[in-house]
Amino acid sequence: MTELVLPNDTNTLNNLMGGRMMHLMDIAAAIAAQKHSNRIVVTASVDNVSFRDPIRLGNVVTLQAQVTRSFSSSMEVHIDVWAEDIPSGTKVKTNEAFFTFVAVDQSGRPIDVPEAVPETADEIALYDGALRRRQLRLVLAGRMKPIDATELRALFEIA
Ligand SMILES: CC(=O)SCCNC(=O)CCNC(=O)[C@H](O)C(C)(C)COP(=O)(O)OP(=O)(O)OC[C@H]1O[C@@H](n2cnc3c(N)ncnc32)[C@H](O)[C@@H]1OP(=O)(O)O
Repeated sequence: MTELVLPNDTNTLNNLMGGRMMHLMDIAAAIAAQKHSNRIVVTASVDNVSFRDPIRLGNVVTLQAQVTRSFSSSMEVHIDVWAEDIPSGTKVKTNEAFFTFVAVDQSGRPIDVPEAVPETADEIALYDGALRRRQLRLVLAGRMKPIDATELRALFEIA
């Protein structure tokens, strides 16, 4: 997804507002989840979003989102954001995050989604880490007991 940063999107320093950025990320990531599942999807959670570099007025923002792994009804989506200054030709990665979407039926009830099959080495690395990240976010959301987060515990070699 590509967007041009216009005056209405910026703060008084002429940088893209963080909330506007997150709005764009939510939409790009939701489209990826929707395409994967062919369902209506809702945002269930957003992992740490950091703002490395400001995105300037007039920059072209490119958002690239892909489903890394699906579980039952939920999908983890990884998203990269780049800011491009057209006259100078510079393009820098400014943001990265993981979103979780849940596919729902017309009544808003979670519904199963197809498996995501990784192909490239990068996709396999993201797929392999997804279970650990899922456990971390479910523990943080109070939806999983730390004792049950086996993948996460293995990372810290907690017996
Ligand atoms: C694109 C948008 O902006 S949509 C608007 C913003 N989002 C919303 O309004 C969503 C509001 N929330 C909801 O509707 C519900 O909480 C739902 C659909 C996300 C989950 O409903 P629940 O009744 O809790 O369903 P349930 O317990 O069966 O969980 C369903 C899935 O959601 C996942 N889930 C629920 N909460 C979280 C969370 N905080 N983080 C990650 N995953 C979560 C569960 O792990 C489960 O995944 P799985 O089926 O792959 O194992």
